[in-house]
Amino acid sequence: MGENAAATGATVALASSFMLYRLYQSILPKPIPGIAYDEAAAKSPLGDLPAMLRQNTGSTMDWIAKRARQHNDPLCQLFLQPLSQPMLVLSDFRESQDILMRRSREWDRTDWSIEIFKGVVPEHHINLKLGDQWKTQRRLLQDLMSPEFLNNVAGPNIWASTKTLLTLWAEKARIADGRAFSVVDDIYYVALDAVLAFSFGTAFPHRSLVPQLKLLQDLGDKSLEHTKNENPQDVAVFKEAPLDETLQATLHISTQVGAALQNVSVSLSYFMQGFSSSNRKLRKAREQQIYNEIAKAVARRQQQEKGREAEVRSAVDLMVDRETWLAEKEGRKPEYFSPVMRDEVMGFVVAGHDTSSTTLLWGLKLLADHPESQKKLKEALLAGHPAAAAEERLPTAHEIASTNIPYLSAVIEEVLRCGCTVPALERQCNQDTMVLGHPVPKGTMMLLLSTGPSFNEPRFEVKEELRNESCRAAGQDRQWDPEGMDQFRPERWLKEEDGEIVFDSTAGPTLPFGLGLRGCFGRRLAYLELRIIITLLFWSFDEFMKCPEHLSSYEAVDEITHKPKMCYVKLKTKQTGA
Ligand code: HEM
Repeated sequence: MGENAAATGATVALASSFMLYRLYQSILPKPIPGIAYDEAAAKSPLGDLPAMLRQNTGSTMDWIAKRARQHNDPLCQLFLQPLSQPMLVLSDFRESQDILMRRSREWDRTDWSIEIFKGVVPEHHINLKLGDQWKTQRRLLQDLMSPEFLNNVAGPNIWASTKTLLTLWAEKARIADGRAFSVVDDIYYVALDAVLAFSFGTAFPHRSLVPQLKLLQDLGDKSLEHTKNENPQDVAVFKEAPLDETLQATLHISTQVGAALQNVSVSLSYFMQGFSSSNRKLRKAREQQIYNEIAKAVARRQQQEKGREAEVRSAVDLMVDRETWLAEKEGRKPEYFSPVMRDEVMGFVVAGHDTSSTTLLWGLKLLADHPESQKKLKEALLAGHPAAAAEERLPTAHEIASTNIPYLSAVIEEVLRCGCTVPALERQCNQDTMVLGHPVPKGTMMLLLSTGPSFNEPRFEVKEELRNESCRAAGQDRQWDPEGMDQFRPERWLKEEDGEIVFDSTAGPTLPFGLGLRGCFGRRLAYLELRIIITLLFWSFDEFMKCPEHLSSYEAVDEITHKPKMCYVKLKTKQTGA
């Protein structure tokens, strides 16, 4: 009896240990065979997460790119979500280009990115997989990238907003008296003011830069404060005017996304954010603002139908027109105040300022740290706008948009390549497929890096037969000279043609806007914003000088975009025509 009991006990213990072992095995990451991964991570139910949390300096994307580099393979896998499929990381421009351009029916937006953006703009088309609904929502926006809208509405508003920035910075530089000052907020404000004016019309009552300028002009030298830790000998810190709640509410979206990205679970982060009364208040404020602006646009349209004179059309006016037209075509009533309309408007405002502001911040840092490139840029601008130079005035928005200045285009492209506002594109496969010769199961998510090997480090050698058929059929693509790939050199985008220096947009690998059907919708607007703001800044100030090292870090933080943690400028101010 005693022996039997002991034997039964041992069997139960063995069976329990076996069950526990099986249970433990079942919660361990399941690597996709043949694709590189971290052995230690595969032995922990939390996969790569502990290492990521330990080593992450604020930018998850930087950590992922570093990890991919350590694997020294164009394709590796990470285990970032417990109990989920691994995430692939692809570091090869040619294969990425093929997936984005030629395999977009197979590789679409990821559930992960949808979870992120659903928390802030749930009905925006960025959250849809390709299909009829995605097409319908894109149609609502179709007039917003027309040359007419860009040149007559967006351009002049970007110009006007930048003009305020020039005055503000001239004043700040005078008071700073040779010291550097942070421009992160000012750059977000200049783009925000512009996008609000061309989205809602110039009558939109709130601006973010104007109150800053007014405060500075009212207080003069007293606008300096040193409540922060920076050394007053190096840095001038200015008092800031509070922003209207509707503006705060728009800027807050980026902070919300950043918090979700830094959390182990995106949905948990949004759930927690839902308990914050200030979050709820800001969300309500932005929804109310959009509702009001749509209502005004509907009223303007009705006036126009009654034969009164049409105003210059804002983005919301054009969307209301498009919704009216779509409703007529589909035999339904227009739904001007639907959640789709609300989130498409919100998405346009957010995308219209966040991405280009981040790119500009990288641009200011890179150009200040490369005085030779800055000098050439200034010379090219002066030579490109002889009338404005002779008349000692700023080039107009129209002149800037319509003048081909190869060096300016090259600077913009190089800022996009080196700044890396969006360091990776994300895709998820909706069927079993192959990547670089490896079988990949349906539902796998993949990050396609736009930094690292191929882009600013020598590319990996990949056997041609491992590539996808469509990639092989497209043939070899251009690559950068490995010498100095990691350096900021706008000249790489220039070539000689018939004795003239011209800009070559296909000079080498770059993916700042993604590609294919899911590529950036606002690319043309982004180029226009960058063109106008960079031209006016480098036209107006003598020099953006190099800042001391401790103010020049290139560390980044991930919010909607990959933002520099700091951006200071030190200005020489003799202004030309501002
Ligand atoms: C320098 C500025 C910008 C950069 C670097 C940028 C970059 C990107 C990137 C990398 C993507 C993902 C592409 C892909 O997955 O293949 C994207 C998507 C998108 N961008 Fe931009 N963008 C910029 C400006 C803008 C602007 C000004 C707008 C509109 C006002 C805009 C609207 C969008 C939209 C709606 C999508 C999602 C498209 C979809 O999922 O169907 N972007 N952008």
